[in-house]
Amino acid sequence: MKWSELCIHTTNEAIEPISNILHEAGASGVVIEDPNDLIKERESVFGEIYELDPNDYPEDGVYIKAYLAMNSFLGETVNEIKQAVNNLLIYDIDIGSNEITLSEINEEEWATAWKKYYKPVKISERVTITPTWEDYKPVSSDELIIELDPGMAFGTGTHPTTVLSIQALERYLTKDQTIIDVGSGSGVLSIASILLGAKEVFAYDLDEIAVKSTILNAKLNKVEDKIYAKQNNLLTNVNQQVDVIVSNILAEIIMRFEKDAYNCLKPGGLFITSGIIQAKKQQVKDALAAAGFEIIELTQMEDWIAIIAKKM
Ligand SMILES: C[S@@+](CC[C@H](N)C(=O)[O-])C[C@H]1O[C@@H](n2cnc3c(N)ncnc32)[C@H](O)[C@@H]1O
Repeated sequence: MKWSELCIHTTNEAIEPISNILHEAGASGVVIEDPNDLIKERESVFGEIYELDPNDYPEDGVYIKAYLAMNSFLGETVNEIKQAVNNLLIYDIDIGSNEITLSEINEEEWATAWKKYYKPVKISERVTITPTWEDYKPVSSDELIIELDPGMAFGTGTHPTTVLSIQALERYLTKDQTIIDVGSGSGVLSIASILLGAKEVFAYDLDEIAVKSTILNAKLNKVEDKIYAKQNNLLTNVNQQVDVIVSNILAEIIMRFEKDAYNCLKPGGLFITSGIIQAKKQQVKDALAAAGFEIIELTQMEDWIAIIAKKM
């Protein structure tokens, strides 16, 4: 696949709103090139310094780079991004020189560009996600490590929606439970479930490549005998009853299968939903309640919400 690298020269103040705009526009990976990083040491736990090239950095302000798949919507997406960034002026956000460049890169360059930034990340109390190419040594004896090769399609496992899902699994999952992961992507939530003590996970994704990615990553983490990955549209024709269903998928999609989720849970079972943008929170809560769930917890990271609901 061909990728486009969109680079915006802006200010520190605009990093967060612009990153949000880029994520919402569907960018795969947003990186910030801030000259302060050239002098800043990485998280002390890892005790290393980023291998950064000063030529990649602006003298003032920051570069925000996003990777967009080259498809027929690209022009439209870029225009929407430009418009949304300009709109930040209405909120008195300084967007600096706001120079925007677009360049084409190939898959290999994308992977290399991305690898530079993708480092081990502590996701929750116990779980750390590390890319396959890092030789990461656990800091404590009860630390659980997920090795991921995110490939091109499914992100790094460190998106707020994934983090919220893993944190909820860590709090609610108990030993030997059976789990369904709807929209398994890289398989990160399935793997986390097994490492946290689940007996088995049924992982479903509509996308054939995601299913392959789940299988590969399960093997990489030596949990392939406990994760059954299959191509499936949400919970269509799934007739089992499990202890926990986890799904990190958009609000609109959650609201397409909340009733099926209810039917696929044992009484008292939990539905951990993530990927819900703040503005859609109430709609999802209402849909879950209408299906018979009791909402037991809401968590938030940045603009993203996770809802933990119990089958009554
Ligand atoms: C945001 S990703 C989450 C990936 C992974 N679970 C995580 O937390 O990082 C959502 C996933 O849902 C899958 N998906 C979207 N619509 C689906 C559907 N109707 N049925 C099954 N999977 C679907 C996508 O292919 C994608 O892999």
